[in-house]
Amino acid sequence: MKWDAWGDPALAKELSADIKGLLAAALGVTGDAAPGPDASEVVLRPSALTPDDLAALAAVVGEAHLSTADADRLPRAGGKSTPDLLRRRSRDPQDAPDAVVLPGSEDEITALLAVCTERRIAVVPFGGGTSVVGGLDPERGAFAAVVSLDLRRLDQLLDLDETSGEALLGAGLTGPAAEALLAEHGFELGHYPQSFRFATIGGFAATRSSGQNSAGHGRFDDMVRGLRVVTPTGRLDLGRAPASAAGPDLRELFLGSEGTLGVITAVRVRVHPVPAVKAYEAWTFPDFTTGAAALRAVEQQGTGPTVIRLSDEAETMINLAMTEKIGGEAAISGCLAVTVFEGTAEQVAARHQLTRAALLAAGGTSLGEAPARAWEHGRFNAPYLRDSLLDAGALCETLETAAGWRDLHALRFAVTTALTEALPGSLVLCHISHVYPTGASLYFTVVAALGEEPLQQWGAAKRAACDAIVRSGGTITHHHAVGTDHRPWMADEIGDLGVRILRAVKAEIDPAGILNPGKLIP
Ligand SMILES: Cc1cc2nc3c(=O)[nH]c(=O)nc-3n(C[C@H](O)[C@H](O)[C@H](O)COP(=O)(O)OP(=O)(O)OC[C@H]3O[C@@H](n4cnc5c(N)ncnc54)[C@H](O)[C@@H]3O)c2cc1C
Repeated sequence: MKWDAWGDPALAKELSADIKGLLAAALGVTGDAAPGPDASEVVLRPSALTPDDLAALAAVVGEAHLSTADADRLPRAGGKSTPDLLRRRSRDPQDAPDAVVLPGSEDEITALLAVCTERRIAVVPFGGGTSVVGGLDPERGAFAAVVSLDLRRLDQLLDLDETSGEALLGAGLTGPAAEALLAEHGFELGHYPQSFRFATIGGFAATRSSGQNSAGHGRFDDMVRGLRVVTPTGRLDLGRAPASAAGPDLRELFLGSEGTLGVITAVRVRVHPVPAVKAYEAWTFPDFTTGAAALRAVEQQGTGPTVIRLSDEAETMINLAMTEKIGGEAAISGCLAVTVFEGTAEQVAARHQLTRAALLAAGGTSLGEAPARAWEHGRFNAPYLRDSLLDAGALCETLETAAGWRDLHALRFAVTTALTEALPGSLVLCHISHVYPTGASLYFTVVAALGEEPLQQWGAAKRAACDAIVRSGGTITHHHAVGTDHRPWMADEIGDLGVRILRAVKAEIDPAGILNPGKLIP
């Protein structure tokens, strides 16, 4: 992962002539932004850890798995939101964790948390580094120093129960690594967020991630059967049967806990055989309201697509769902919907047929396979464009929410209005990314000309959008999580008593408060 941009440097994307044309015509963006520094030019605040602190940490993980080198601290200085990328482009001194520790076992994590509690060092658990909500900011809270606890060495398939369809996966496995290990046995997890190539199993659990196949396989938290967690005051091994009435489900405390309550070391997940067959069909609807009603019909009738998503008119017009064609001549009119079906040949045929019938009855027109295949082909590549857009002087960021079907259109209108008013002349695009029988999530992409102070520019727009979400009854986050960015709205989301409950749990299991200060819990 690049330290100042998304993903694999080899896959960086130049802006096409079409996109440059769109930027000039729609946003008046013509010149390039000032380039950011090379990694070697970045000035990092020196490590605040004392020689004694470093010796105590090294005694746990070994010298080889502890580093204060800038080259190791800089890539753990934050996540991959647009504000993160803008901070990395700054020539001012940058903040970073004071050291990086790479434990190799639960025993080492227990010992590290004890050292950090005793020496009053904050700890930021680090998975794939793809947070887009400030979840990895090296905040020290009340402490003099902070370490990044990188989980990449916990990268094993620890158990596979083929009979029950369950796998125990190390928290540090990336999406592709986990799928490769499962595929050796003919199984698949089926969790494909857009950050799939870099994000980890522990990160998916810690943020309640949701993947593109959520219609078929559910969100990541739906897949979780058990969790192993190390906290400063002890260890937990949660979830021992397919279902249980043994009181409140404590797994729920750690799903979405964002490193504030414990370090997730392994996750037991539901897995399924690698699908034998896939089928694709794209659709167009005359408008977003008709398309949304069609998706609702599919979900409420339970016709079983693995993927179903709907772009609004603006997204469809610029071909956002088909990465290779973005900004080109509009290939499709109205609103594009993509469906994908997976399973055995019989299951796929039956699900496809039922879904087709529902979409046709709801006013859809089939576009055949090609646009759905094009979406799948480019589905992990669009984030590379964000870096090229920044280079070209355009700010691009996303945000997401969810609500019941009844309130969805008012929510979309309120967020679009808030963003457009805060960023005059911007492009605001939206799609339905995940569906449920009772509602759906809305995913917004915003593109605007970079202002003089882009962090403040986006900060004001984001605040306006979050206020609009709260006012309209949406959730402050459907899958990106809370981190630092959404924390000011948490009290609105869960109420004052809810906040006190979270604080009480934190006080019990992390009494010194070393775990990820300043995130999630107000
Ligand atoms: C381009 C892009 C596309 C994205 N697309 C999606 C998407 O489609 N769906 C989606 O849900 N999200 C998406 N995200 C957000 C992000 O990828 C998810 O939140 C992901 O689950 C984070 O996983 P990670 O391993 O990178 O965690 P990190 O970013 O490393 O950490 C995220 C948070 O979890 C904590 N954490 C990480 N690992 C552990 C652990 N083992 N124990 C305890 N705490 C831990 C961290 O302290 C931090 O607070 C996207 C992000 C980017 C940049």
